[in-house]
Amino acid sequence: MASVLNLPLNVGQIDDVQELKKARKTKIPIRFVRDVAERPMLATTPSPLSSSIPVIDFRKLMSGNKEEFHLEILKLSASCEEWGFFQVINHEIEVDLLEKIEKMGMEFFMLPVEEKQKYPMAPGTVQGYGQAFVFSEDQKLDWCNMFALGLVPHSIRNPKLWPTNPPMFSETVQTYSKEIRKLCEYLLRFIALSLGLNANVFEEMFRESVQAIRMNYYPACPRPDLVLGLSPHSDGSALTVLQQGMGNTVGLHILKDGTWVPVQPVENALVINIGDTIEVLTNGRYKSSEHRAVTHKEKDRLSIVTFYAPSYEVEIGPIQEMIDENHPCKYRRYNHGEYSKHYVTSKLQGKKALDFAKIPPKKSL
Ligand SMILES: O=C(O)CCC(=O)C(=O)O
Ligand SMILES: [Fe+2]
Repeated sequence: MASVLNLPLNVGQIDDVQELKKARKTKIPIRFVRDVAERPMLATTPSPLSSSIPVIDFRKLMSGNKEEFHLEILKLSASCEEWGFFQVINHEIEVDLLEKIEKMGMEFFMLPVEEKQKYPMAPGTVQGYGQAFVFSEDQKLDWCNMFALGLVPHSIRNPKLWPTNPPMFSETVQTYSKEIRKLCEYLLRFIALSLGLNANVFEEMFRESVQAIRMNYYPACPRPDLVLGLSPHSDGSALTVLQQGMGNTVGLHILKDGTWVPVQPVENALVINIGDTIEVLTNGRYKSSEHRAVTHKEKDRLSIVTFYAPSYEVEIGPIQEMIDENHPCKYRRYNHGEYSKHYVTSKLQGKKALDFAKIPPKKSL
């Protein structure tokens, strides 16, 4: 796929981090070494906040018990307002399937680099194997190998990037993605209800939602204090579903009230986060939180991430019900396809991408 930027990009040399690990060099190439202010402060003791990341019980949302449902909806609403993140348990996706996609992801990343490079992510694009969001040769790199595929609508698929090896990889991605799509549809209904809106509001607005999958592989790094696995960012999606490898170390950090909070993996849970699109639609009531990934000195980590977003044709802007005297409109209206293009052609830089949509607050006289 050609770069959406339509410019020749000089991204310089992008070392494959798994190959760097194999070479067992203790010195980290300078392009991966972060400026002091960006380096992760890796706590040696667990953060007291890490246990407080909300856990939503999907079974309670699906149950016919009104009281249980109501309490869980309130919890969902508080999670989206205060964290922009929650972990969902009892999500009805078979554990076997979660294990299978993880196995496929691991097998893929364990292939020889020449095999993985048969599916190259061209500079300035976001599908295939490589590193996304790199646009210049002086940009710092993440300690991560990515493999990403567009799934829905069919028109965003690039069949040349669908691996034939491991043999069951592509089939598993399909099965997994159908299940995750159902979960996203349900969650958006519950999110709508938690805002006092009609359950179908997002589904109707989004038309045929765009769905993509990205697997991030973070090899162990001899100096996790100097590098980042994934630069701080918020997601451009409506919703993101993140599966952390079973038994993996803590790698995901969420920025909450100015502090990076590590997300302790909960067995068989999926991590959900609000993307920029829901932030805009709710006029900022539900926020897309900035997050990042860090690496570990001895252990590799895999994450499997699904991005779910409106169709590119859809016009986005705060929903009328979210605007009133006390909540003036904070975002302009725009075409989601344009935002998506803007997002994938900018380097990951906290919540900067969302400036695209922000209406500057009126200066008081
Ligand atoms: O690997 C992680 O935990 C974070 C991944 C992520 O934020 C992303 O792929 O957008
Ligand atoms: Fe993310």
